[in-house]
Amino acid sequence: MIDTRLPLTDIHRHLDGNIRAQTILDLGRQFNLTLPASELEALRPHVQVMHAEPDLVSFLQKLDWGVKVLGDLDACRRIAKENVEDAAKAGLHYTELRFSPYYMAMNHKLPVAGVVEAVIEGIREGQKNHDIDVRLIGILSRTFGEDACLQELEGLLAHRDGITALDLAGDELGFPGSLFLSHFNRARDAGWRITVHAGEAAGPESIWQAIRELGAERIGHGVKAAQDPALMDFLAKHQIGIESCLTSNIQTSTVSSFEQHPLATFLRHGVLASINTDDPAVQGIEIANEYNVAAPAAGLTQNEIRKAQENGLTMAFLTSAEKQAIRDKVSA
Ligand SMILES: O=c1[nH]cnc2c1ncn2[C@@H]1O[C@H](CO)[C@@H](O)[C@H]1O
Ligand SMILES: [Zn+2]
Repeated sequence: MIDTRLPLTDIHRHLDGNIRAQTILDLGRQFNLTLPASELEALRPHVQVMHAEPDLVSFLQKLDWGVKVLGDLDACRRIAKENVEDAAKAGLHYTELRFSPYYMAMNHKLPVAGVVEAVIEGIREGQKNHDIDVRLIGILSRTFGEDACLQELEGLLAHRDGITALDLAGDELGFPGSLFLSHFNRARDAGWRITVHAGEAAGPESIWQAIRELGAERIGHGVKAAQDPALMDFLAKHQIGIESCLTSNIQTSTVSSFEQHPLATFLRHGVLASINTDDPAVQGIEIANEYNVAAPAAGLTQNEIRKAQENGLTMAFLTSAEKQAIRDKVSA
């Protein structure tokens, strides 16, 4: 259960993995694109995971229609604004929305820096009518290789003040973190915080690499850390946050059932771990489902669920004063 006296956060939420099915239909029509279906219910299985996919890469294909309909920068602005509306509607007080501007730009050859600007504007517009704090995390989509990620990094750096952190996402097995050392050096020089998807498809060595070589202060998923006792101790000692996404890990076949999920083990070991969605629209879930259904199924006690909720804000890429302001607002 969600503790309504505490701030509710989602700090691992892909904006471009959370495009409404209805918006995909609308934009498809607007740009005269042929979609796999012309009605909402028929489209759903093409844009939403209905059963667990065999692996991460198959899961990620479900995000593709969402970005194929981004025919211009206004479309990018629209989906960013709708993401803020949907996050507020889900009851979130604070969210970090992450997005891959190259992935959003590539189908219609949009300017990458223009996509970044449009997303920043869309978030600002959404926040005019909704009382929710939002920060943006730029993603380098490793799936498209080092050169594409360099373009992506430069597009993000063109608007560096609107971006809080850098992440690496996509095909972890095909494109190891070691390919992106120079990208992350530049991100740290720009003053950005760092989080990296690691230990989802690949093993604990990928998490060590993200921390030691890319400078990750937080890890997305980090499921495979449970296989390495020295890493578990290191995560706890250095308070490296683990952004857990329970349903996502089932749908990518990273874990075989909620009972097998390591989140409870992380918390019992003193690792700073939180509950998050990942790609809510693609997964067909929202944050409440993760607290009310997935977390109990993963064996967390009510106290552990509350601890994970607190950890969400502790892990946030905010100053202590900003965190306290959110706590005060919610408890008032
Ligand atoms: O669960 C995930 N693991 C790894 N990469 C992901 C996940 N969900 C989305 N993306 C990746 O993030 C970018 C869009 O924001 C895309 O590269 C997409 O493949
Ligand atoms: Zn993710």
